[in-house]
Amino acid sequence: MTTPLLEIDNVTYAYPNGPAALAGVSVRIAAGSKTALVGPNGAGKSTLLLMLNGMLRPASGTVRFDGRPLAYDTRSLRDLRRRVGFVFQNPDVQIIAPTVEADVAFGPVNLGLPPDAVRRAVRDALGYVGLHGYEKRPPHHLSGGEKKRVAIAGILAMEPAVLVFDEPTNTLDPASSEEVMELLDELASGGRTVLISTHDVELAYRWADSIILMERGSVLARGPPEEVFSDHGLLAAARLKPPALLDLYNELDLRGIVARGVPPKSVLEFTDRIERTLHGHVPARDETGTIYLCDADRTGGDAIRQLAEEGRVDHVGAMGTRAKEFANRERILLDYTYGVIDKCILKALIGENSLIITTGGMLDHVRHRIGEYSAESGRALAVTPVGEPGITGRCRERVAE
Ligand SMILES: Nc1ncnc2c1ncn2[C@@H]1O[C@H](COP(=O)(O)OP(=O)(O)OP(=O)(O)O)[C@@H](O)[C@H]1O
Repeated sequence: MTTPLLEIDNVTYAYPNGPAALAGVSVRIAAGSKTALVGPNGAGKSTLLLMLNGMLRPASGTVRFDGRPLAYDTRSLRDLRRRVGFVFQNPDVQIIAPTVEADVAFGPVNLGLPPDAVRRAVRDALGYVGLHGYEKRPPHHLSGGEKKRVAIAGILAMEPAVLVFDEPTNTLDPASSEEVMELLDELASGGRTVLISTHDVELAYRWADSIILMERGSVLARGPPEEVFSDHGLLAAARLKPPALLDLYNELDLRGIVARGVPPKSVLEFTDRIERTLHGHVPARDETGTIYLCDADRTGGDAIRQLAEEGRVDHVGAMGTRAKEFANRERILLDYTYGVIDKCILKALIGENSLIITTGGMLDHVRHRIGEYSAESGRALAVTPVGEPGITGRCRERVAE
């Protein structure tokens, strides 16, 4: 590993009148990584995360940020917290102001930014989490998912390099959880370092590129998810179950039923692996479906309704909050609200057409992901832009031949 951005070196900690919450923990976090701290209740995950921005101070051992040991005077802590943002498990702990706008502005105002810069920071952060239009609303009347987004916006407004999320999906419904995880992905792909704590192994397996497995205040293992989660002994010691997809893959691998390789992380990767095993290669199909792509910021609902009326679209998915708001406004029924790209690729592979509605940089992300899949699998998938000026639904754009 190159020089870690965050380093915890042999840290111990005990709460007053409590047993050891951290019993000599050493952990290194690389810049730009997506790390999940995984472990059962009481393993010490939150305690470890609270060390990272100085909210707790180790009884012994050292925490370093960017190569320097943390200092715990007020000024140093303020500087640190600007660079290492912390999103609490329960947003009610974090939200303090009477309106969404005032709450998100709290950090930038405290940093002493001039009013113009505060306004810009609030607008950008709310836009990022898809809460434009919520500025004047009282946060305590929002849904759990919306409150979580307000809390995230409040941290984003300070533009930290590291984002720490304690149990980011706790209490959220499955769709809201996936949306928050997609947001975390977006933040990581923008170059931020993201750490989460969770006991959801399925989520950690899919999302993280590095796992730190904890139990009783100690680190049991660290490494790539497919390695850590393939060790049943370790998981049992941490009172966890392996992720279903990986467990199934490992069982098929042991029986020699599926071609070896890096374990799959999604249904799409798994089905491809099985096809390769069955046929020796990914079979070419005469007819693949089309994936239509629509920019919700530049398209009216009519173009989409036209596609549906002409029977050209079998499934519709939306990525990102702005796109979902657009679909809601235009009364477009959504089949997919998360994992949208992979689901549409799976449908295209069996000859069905889908439409992905999204906005901004996500449009390029969709083209890139589908192009990448086409190149890897050798199956050319067509992406057809919809509704952009001068482009009709029939104008095809080949992303890979
Ligand atoms: N404020 C506190 N006061 C006293 N003991 C605490 C406090 N917070 C945590 N502990 C104890 O410290 C240990 C580690 O707790 P921690 O919250 O870090 O675990 P965790 O892995 O985050 O658990 P969970 O998944 O339940 O959030 C536990 O034994 C817990 O009871």
